[in-house]
Amino acid sequence: MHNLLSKINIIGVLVLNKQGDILFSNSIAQKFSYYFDTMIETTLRGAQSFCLLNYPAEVSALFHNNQFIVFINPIDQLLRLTKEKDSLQSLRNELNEVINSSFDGIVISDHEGVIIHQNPSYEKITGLSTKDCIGRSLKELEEEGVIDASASLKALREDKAVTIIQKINTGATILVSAVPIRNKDGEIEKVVNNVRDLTQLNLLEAEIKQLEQKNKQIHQELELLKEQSDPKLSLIAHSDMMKDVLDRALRVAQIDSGVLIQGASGVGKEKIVELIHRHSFRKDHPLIKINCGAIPESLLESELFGYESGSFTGAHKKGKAGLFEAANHGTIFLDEIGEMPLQLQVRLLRVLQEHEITRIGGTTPIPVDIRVIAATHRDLSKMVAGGTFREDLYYRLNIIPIEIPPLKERKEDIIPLIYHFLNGINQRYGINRKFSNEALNAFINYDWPGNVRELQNIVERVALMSLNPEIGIDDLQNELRFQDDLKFSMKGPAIGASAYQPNAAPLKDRLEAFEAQIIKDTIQNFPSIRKAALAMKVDQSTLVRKMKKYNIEK
Ligand SMILES: Nc1ncnc2c1ncn2[C@@H]1O[C@H](COP(=O)(O)OP(=O)(O)OP(=O)(O)O)[C@@H](O)[C@H]1O
Repeated sequence: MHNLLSKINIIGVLVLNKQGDILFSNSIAQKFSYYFDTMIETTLRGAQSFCLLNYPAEVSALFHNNQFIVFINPIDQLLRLTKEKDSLQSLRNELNEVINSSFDGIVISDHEGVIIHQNPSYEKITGLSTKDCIGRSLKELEEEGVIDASASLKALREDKAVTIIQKINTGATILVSAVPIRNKDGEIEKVVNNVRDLTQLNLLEAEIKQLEQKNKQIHQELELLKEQSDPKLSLIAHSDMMKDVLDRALRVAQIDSGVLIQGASGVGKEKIVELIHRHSFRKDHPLIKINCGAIPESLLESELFGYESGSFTGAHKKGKAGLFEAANHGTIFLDEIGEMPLQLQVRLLRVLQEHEITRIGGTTPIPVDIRVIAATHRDLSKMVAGGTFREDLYYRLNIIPIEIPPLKERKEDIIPLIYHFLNGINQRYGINRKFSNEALNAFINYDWPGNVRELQNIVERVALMSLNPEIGIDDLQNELRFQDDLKFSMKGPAIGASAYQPNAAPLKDRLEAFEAQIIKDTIQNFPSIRKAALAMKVDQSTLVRKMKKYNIEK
């Protein structure tokens, strides 16, 4: 027995006979030999457990086989163990607090995939209550379809940390990172899962996207307001139709694709092209405009593509760069694209597809980086059907179509346009003209076959010609040369109501006949078409096109 007792080395052991003689003491007990007399005396008196004043140990005694066995537990060791136990407990509490207050969800499973801990965030994120999960096997939860896959089980299977996206039958989607915790032998004891709410992330992402969209919209609206309020840019758009056009143009400006602008003469096609260019990333490079209908076929090709030296009679000695080259990095505006000859359409298509041109008489292709915006007042789809416009080119140009409605279909723009042009004239000439209500009525009720250009010309002309500060209906009647012929009554009811009584002949035919007459009369009085166009305040290209249309020769 003493042999056995001598093996005890964490606690002191003393064996006494009934008389108090020491029969055995181990090495730890001997450290307390100084106190033996008091210990023996107290033990013989029958005390079973005692800790006397100044004792550095706790003593307990038992009587067995006529012997007293006294255990001496050194107090410092006791204190140390108690302290360790306390600090372990507080560490455990702290850890629990950290886990439980974490914003991320935390789930701990044991080495068999049974959930042993789950923090409140996990419940909040997933909607799975703690009481329903603790003690549950993840395998079962998988089988029941509560979760589609378990990260803990995957980590246990693969013996390493893993991250998965998990779907929960409550509708939540979470990102789970499972990290195995190993014992000193390297075996997995637990798996700690860190859980992030992807539903929230997804929602946030969607919210950010929405905000970005709103931002873009506000930005576009601001641009729109700027366009309308800046007198230098001066693009008037009060009608919903025109606001839509502007909105579309501003959006299209951000994309570097082909744009086809359709609309009658004078509706503002060129203005829209300028707007697109001004808002595109090409804005610091040239915007080159060319009217395909105003340049003779023979010249159009060399204007666009340029030529090498000596390629034809009259060609410049050194050769010449064409407009495609001049517009490099910028925008080229091909107005009246419907007038482009078929053979040139083929060459244009090649430029759009291959981004390079070859000068007339040249062999080396020259790379060009340009955006092509085309415009026409003709129905290109009909031309395609009739075989006068190439279908492939049509689709290439018409990636984004913008249609500008005629002025008569957006009457809300008429008064703002009148004031816009009138203010310009008043400022330029230091005058202060205004229109009477009757005159404004007449403007509103007029059909504007020449669209905004015609309105601009008439406003400027009557403002300059009128002798009175207030421009009345009479001033208008003198200036609107169509009126007598069409027998329109300018004096009409309130703004918005019909003021005219057209005769039976089709309006379009009569207007065209009149327009042809005006052009004929005017060009006879001027030495050149350019000067006649200046006097009529129309682009030279428009005048040439109209002369062609009405078969008028100078
Ligand atoms: N919305 C607008 N706001 C201010 N001015 C405008 C507007 N629309 C057109 N204009 C003016 O009207 C005139 C004709 O416009 P523009 O040259 O852009 O028309 P277009 O459709 O290109 O004509 P065409 O087909 O005959 O070349 C220009 O002086 C232009 O400044």
